Amino acid sequence: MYWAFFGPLSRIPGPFAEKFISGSELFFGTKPGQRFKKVITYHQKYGHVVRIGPKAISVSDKDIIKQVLVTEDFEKGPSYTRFQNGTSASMLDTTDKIFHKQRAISPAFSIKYIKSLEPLFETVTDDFIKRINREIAANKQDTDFATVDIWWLLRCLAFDIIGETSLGGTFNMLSNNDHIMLVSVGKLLRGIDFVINHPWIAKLILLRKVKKNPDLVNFVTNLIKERVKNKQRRDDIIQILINTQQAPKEEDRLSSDDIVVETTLFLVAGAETTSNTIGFSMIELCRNKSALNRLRQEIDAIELEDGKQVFHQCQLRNLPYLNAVINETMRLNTIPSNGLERLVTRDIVIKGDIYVPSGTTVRCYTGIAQTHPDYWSDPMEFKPERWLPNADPKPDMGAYNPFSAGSRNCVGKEFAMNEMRLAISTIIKHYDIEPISEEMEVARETRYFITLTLASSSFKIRMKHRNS
Ligand code: HEM
Repeated sequence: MYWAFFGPLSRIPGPFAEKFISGSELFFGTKPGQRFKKVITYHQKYGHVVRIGPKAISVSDKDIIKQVLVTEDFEKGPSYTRFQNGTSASMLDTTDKIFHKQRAISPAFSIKYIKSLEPLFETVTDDFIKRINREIAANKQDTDFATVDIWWLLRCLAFDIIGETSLGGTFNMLSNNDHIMLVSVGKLLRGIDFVINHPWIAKLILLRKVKKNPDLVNFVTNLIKERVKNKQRRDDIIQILINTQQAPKEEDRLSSDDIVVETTLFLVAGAETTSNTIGFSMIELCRNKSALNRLRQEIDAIELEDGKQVFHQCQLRNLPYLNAVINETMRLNTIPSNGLERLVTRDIVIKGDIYVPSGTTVRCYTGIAQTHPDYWSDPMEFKPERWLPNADPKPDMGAYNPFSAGSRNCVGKEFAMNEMRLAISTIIKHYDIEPISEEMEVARETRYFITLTLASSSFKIRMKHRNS
């Protein structure tokens, strides 16, 4: 009662029920994966700073987001600890700054190391082309166009890339269409979402953290055992983690449990985040034919190396329109759409006169800032041109944080950008794509299960080989 009516947050506007229970609207039927939509409506009603719990606020003002994520660089909020489904915390879900700094995993994400993974990316992208070709051959209609579920194929691509680069070998999702890891990660993400968004139900059923997924744990544990037993070495990310076991300092060594936790994290943080963003770029390009044509012109102007089907990263890295399409896709389709949670650990004042006491959790709704008319003209329109070097006005980078900001920003950014450039350029170079009107309608329904996704988990387009 004190916190609801008299506490220091009582001046901050917000829905009445949320003064008492965070997420109280979920009692009244907000469907799983849709809490973020509710919070967006709160911001539309109450402005950039909204109270969303007895000791919780949500912010969409770019200066406050910067203050919380970068200047104060507050630790991650308590929701992240509910991700922890192993015996130890991982780099993603730890709230402990010292532990986070000491993680020996950073070399796996250095630009130099990611560059060395290029041949592995290429092998899997070749499989991606083969799979699309098989789909087209099997479903071809009179016009040479075939209906292809690109959302699903991109998921297979992303899982196989993580398998190949991080976990000792592809999961062969592109050839077999099935792997226990994909199902397990899907369950894990939905479990985490439930525990985070229904803390009161989770408490009632004594489910404080999402349960360990035995399939995931067994898969990775066996992989590590095999590597260590057979003294096999492979130039991939799990090898970097296994190598830490020989580190001179004890605190730099990762136990087998730690490695299981960190590698599971790659699947949670690295697969659907990237595949869904590429999927959203396909949706945006299907909606915006002129952008599709302009991108095609740019891609067509570069030559594939003789005998190769995919481009080298160095050919793609600086393509202005390709990067603009990716940036604009991420601006409109925010993967962390439920906001980035931080715990205020010392009293602060935001926006000059709003007092926020230590102990408050702050959700930085970067997705709202990325589409707010205060910062963007035609904020809901897909306009890659706003990212081109000669754009006027220049994009407001303070209001654009698709990979977060501060010390806990995304370590996989370079990895993700490489994968997105490669997949999009490959599709555009080799195939004609066309929208299917019913699918464009279905694609409007989104959900958030730790990653923004489509409610249908599927998006079909018409594809045909450009040579046909
Ligand atoms: C388009 C694709 C991606 C997007 C939009 C994305 C977004 C994000 C965001 C917003 C965060 C920060 C969360 C926070 O501040 O609370 C994050 C953290 C992280 N991401 Fe990504 N990510 C992507 C791809 C990847 C990939 C491919 C990997 C790994 C292979 C990865 C690994 C991680 C890890 C390990 C963290 C935790 C970093 C830390 O806490 O220090 N991400 N990501």
